[in-house]
Amino acid sequence: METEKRTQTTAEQITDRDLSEQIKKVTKESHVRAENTELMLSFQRGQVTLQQYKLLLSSLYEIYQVLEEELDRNSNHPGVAPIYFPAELARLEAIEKDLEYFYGQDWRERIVVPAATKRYCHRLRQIGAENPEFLVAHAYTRYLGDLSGGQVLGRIAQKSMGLKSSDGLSFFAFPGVSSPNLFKQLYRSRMNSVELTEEERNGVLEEAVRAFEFNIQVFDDLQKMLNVTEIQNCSTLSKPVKMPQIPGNMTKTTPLLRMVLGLFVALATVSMGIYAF
Ligand code: HEM
Repeated sequence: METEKRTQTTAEQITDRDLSEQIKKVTKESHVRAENTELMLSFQRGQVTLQQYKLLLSSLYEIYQVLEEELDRNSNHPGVAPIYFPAELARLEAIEKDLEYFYGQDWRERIVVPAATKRYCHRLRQIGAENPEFLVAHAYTRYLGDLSGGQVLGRIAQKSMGLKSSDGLSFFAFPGVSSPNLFKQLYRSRMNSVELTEEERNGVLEEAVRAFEFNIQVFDDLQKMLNVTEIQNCSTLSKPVKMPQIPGNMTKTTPLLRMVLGLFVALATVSMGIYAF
């Protein structure tokens, strides 16, 4: 007979055979690593810059575009239908609004994303086509994260960037969710209602760890992009100059950025030459 530890919560019975508990357990360590990425630490310290936030939003745009497209396409799949909540959770339109606010009407031509974002999107498309039952792992990682720490991060971001209103912060707002905690309980119970074979369950758990890993890689790549840009803003050359490294894995969506980056490298090289002289 199965021995299941039961834990009473306010609105639901949770067992350690429940997907929601298992997924939380297996991603616990990854969550700590995600929280401790440089980008997330900037948020938590109230030091997030407009540039960091704009780059993050640009990557989130690409990620949610694919995630939500695959959820929509597979909305009748038995592994997706119970956790399909587009009216409550969909983020794409909110992100588009924020990007237009920060970059202007031609934001689609101006946003740049690192290669890690492309890899993340590629994986989402792949499982959307081959294993739609794994989509729950990605939906959980992003949406429940946004409904949890994301709420605090929104307020911190507003303060750090000195934004007077909520313009540019639609990403953090869930108008269709009146109580994030209650909604998370509902979402967990829906996750637990998904019928999975043992093999599929293990696949979902592995995919959840992978989903966190993709996010960590995106944050790290974004930070590398920012570090390259910061060199341009160095007004003093009193310290030894580190040559700017353009990450080889960076993917640009605009030729303009490629040109600007080329210019940074050239400028820094010339500056070093003058300094050495
Ligand atoms: C500044 C960084 C972050 C902070 C401060 C933070 C904080 C939190 C907090 C306080 C919770 C609620 C824990 C609970 O209810 O037991 C939570 C849950 C969660 N977070 Fe984060 N988080 C951060 C980053 C992330 C990132 C980057 C992801 C994923 C990409 C993520 C995914 C999740 C998920 C999926 C949950 C739901 C856990 C569950 O109830 O099963 N978080 N986070």
